[in-house]
Amino acid sequence: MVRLSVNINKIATLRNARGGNNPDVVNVALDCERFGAEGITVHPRPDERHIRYQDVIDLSSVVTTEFNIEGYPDDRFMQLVKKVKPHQATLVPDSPDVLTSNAGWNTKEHGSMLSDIIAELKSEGIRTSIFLDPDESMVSSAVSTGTDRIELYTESYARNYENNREKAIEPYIRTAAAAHSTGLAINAGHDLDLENLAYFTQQIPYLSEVSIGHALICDALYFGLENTIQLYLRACGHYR
Ligand SMILES: CC(=O)[C@@H](O)[C@H](O)COP(=O)(O)O
Ligand SMILES: NCC(=O)COP(=O)(O)O
Repeated sequence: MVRLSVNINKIATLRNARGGNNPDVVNVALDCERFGAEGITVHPRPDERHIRYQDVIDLSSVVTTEFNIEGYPDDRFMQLVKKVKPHQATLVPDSPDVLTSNAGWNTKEHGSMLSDIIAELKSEGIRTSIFLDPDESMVSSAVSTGTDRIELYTESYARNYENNREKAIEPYIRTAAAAHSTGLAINAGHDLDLENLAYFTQQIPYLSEVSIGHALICDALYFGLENTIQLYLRACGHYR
């Protein structure tokens, strides 16, 4: 079964909209775990548009499943991650002004920088994952960085799923097979939802974890958070 890590960025978006503490990000994370989530993911961006750095600190002392912090490894991110020591840090190549994550790492070009960052995180006992496009030519240089895992950036899969899912999944199957053959563990995320998730988890063998936020939180508006997490767990192969 594929582990489901719930990304609660958008809970913080809603909270920040009115300036108070409703919804309470910490309480929602605890409820997500109570409803079956096997991890909590947050992505503190430099402008703190949703998850704030203080949220990460507050969450670190209460999350009892796996805590995954995503972000670009600038100094502030690295200080926070080394202070909090989450189970996993997922490095993404986002520039501060992007609307959302929009690419994986060019591990050929940035291998040396990533290697140093990954060594620093692993020396703190933190499992590392790096965001990767479904491009098998990037796998060998990903291995050279020393990362524990890759996270397949699933935006193009999600965008093309409805039109031709067999074609959309192909590069992911190839990249996952290449990564698995090197011993890398495989995560996936971005734009996964209740329509496209089950096919992805069925077609990509040896997938360790998916992290899902935007669509899951939107679905919770209609189905409720507990029911929605159960639906996503089912799509991850639980209860099969
Ligand atoms: C790395 C990734 O694909 C997502 O986890 C990202 O965290 C989404 O960020 P926003 O919630 O800011 O769109
Ligand atoms: N790493 C992907 C993630 O955490 C959530 O992405 P999304 O589901 O909000 O697109």
